Amino acid sequence: MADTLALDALSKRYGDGPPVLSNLSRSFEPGTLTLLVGPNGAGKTTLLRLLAVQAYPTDGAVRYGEIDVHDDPYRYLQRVGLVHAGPELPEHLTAVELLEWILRSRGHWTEDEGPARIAAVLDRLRLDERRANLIGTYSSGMTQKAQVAAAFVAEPAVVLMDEPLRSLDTATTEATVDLVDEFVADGGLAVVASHLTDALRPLADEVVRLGEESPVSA
Ligand SMILES: Nc1ncnc2c1ncn2[C@@H]1O[C@H](COP(=O)(O)OP(=O)(O)OP(=O)(O)O)[C@@H](O)[C@H]1O
Repeated sequence: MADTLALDALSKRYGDGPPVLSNLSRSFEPGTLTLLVGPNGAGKTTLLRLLAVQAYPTDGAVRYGEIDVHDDPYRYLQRVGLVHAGPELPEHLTAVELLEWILRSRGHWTEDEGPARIAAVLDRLRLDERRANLIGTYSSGMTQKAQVAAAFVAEPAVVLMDEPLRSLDTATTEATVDLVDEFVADGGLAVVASHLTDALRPLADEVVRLGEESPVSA
């Protein structure tokens, strides 16, 4: 079961630049999907990177239950699945090896069930037999399928996804939306930034619009 993820007066600026996020307070609840929208440069990726402990706040904090995620990231990140903004996967692994590594590093690997679990998520996301090839040889859509599979394979409590539908074909877009829908219905907490909102908006419990004077929910 997920805990609440909360922003406590969160602010972020890069160097001497203007604030990207200013004094943002809100919470994301288990069993909900929050869609982050806004124009280019509004701060969607910045907020997701803060939630994923890939960036540090200038002020304020992100809490997962009682944990300040930037002070104590390990237990939190064990429960988080990520789809990054860019292709940040290790190019020298195959998709199958990447998923095995994630399962092992999170204590979810068993010789009996691990391979079937990997096959099931890759089948579902329609990554074909090239799942056994190096990620460095993948097309952008295949890389994205591997990213989505990596986010979900270890039964996360929280998924943070930056443009998860980018480069996906129609069938895989539908498969990904179904996966997210099931995840949230099972009590997962999802925060998703997307310009391709048509497919995801029906799942959204909240839409947070960044890049305006004060963020509003719709
Ligand atoms: N590492 C960085 N150093 C300096 N400025 C940055 C850095 N990363 C982001 N920014 C700036 O922060 C602002 C928000 O960028 P961010 O990538 O969070 O926006 P976004 O809403 O995700 O945009 P897009 O829709 O284009 O992906 C932009 O003005 C950007 O130039």
